[in-house]
Amino acid sequence: MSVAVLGAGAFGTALAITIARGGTPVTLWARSATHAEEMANTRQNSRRLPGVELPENVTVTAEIGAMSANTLLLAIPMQQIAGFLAKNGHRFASGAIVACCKGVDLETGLGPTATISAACPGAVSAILTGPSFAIDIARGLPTALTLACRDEAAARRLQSTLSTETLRLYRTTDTTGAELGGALKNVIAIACGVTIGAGLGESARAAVMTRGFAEMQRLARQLGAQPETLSGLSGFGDLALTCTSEKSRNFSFGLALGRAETFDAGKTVEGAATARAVARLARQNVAEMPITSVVASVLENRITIREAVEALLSRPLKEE
Ligand SMILES: NC(=O)C1=CN([C@@H]2O[C@H](COP(=O)(O)OP(=O)(O)OC[C@H]3O[C@@H](n4cnc5c(N)ncnc54)[C@H](OP(=O)(O)O)[C@@H]3O)[C@@H](O)[C@H]2O)C=CC1
Ligand SMILES: O=C(CO)COP(=O)(O)O
Repeated sequence: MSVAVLGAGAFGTALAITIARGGTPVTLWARSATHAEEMANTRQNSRRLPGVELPENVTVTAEIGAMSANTLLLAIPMQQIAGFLAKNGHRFASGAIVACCKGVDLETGLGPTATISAACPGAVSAILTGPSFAIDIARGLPTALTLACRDEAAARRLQSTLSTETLRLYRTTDTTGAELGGALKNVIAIACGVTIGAGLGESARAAVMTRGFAEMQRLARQLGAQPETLSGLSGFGDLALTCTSEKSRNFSFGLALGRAETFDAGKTVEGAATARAVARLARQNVAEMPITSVVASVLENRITIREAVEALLSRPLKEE
């Protein structure tokens, strides 16, 4: 089994490192030739994941034509995937493509695996998601993630290929649940960041997390996900990590918003686009998503944070 990682960001690099440490050679592709050369020379990805050495069996390249492995990890941000595959998908007509991203495409409303299948119908599409910070994986700290693939046999194969001594993968065929959990928790993490940043307190954060989880489950159920997937690593697990740590870019982005501070626009904050994509579903009455809807409205400058809080607190009283 050969493994290649498309995208030399923090997550792609961390996955390349841990899989290579397990003994499987990995090719890591960066879109910039300068970046690839820098990594090959210094044996570090100082731009995206500084401080961790690339094992010898990681080959870095900017040649997309060199990416011929039968297991491809696609580790670029969600909103870039459709465009990337429209240009390069013909190269990956067969084999398995594992999405390593979290979100919903703003234009199509599709998640990662459906976006892959639309561009590469002959490939097996899967998703690797769940609670992990790239730096923790790269440092070899224990982490557990969900590998979701509709094809049970392929799911087993990918689980075994991609698990390492420190990265433990659980498998499921519920791709809908796994990818919705990963996408939606980022929006709730932004809301939690705003809550703390605006000084509303930890009790309020717990309320946002819990009611956020309720709306994640509501939408997922409506779209055909299994409830237990949402209670697992890719849903509840990732929600717990992302809503409580300043290492999360989504949480930190919300924190800055709540404090009326600026945030580095170069950082990947998947929840911002996802909030807008999912709020659209809420407007179409697919499911009631009050927290996601106010996050989208705040991000689109349609309401202030104060108005968002008022809108949530003045909703009709109801059963839990
Ligand atoms: N970081 C983390 O802890 C975790 C991240 N994830 C998920 O992984 C995904 C990627 O995030 P992460 O690695 O952190 O992000 P980063 O911001 O660290 O890196 C993104 C990478 O994608 C590349 N890229 C962006 N657009 C394109 C494109 N159009 N074509 C090719 N390459 C492109 C960037 O290239 P360049 O460097 O040239 O800009 C960069 O290498 C996200 O969906 C995130 O939610 C999941 C779990 C943990
Ligand atoms: O998805 C993550 C943790 O599981 C990483 O979170 P951020 O993208 O918010 O940094």
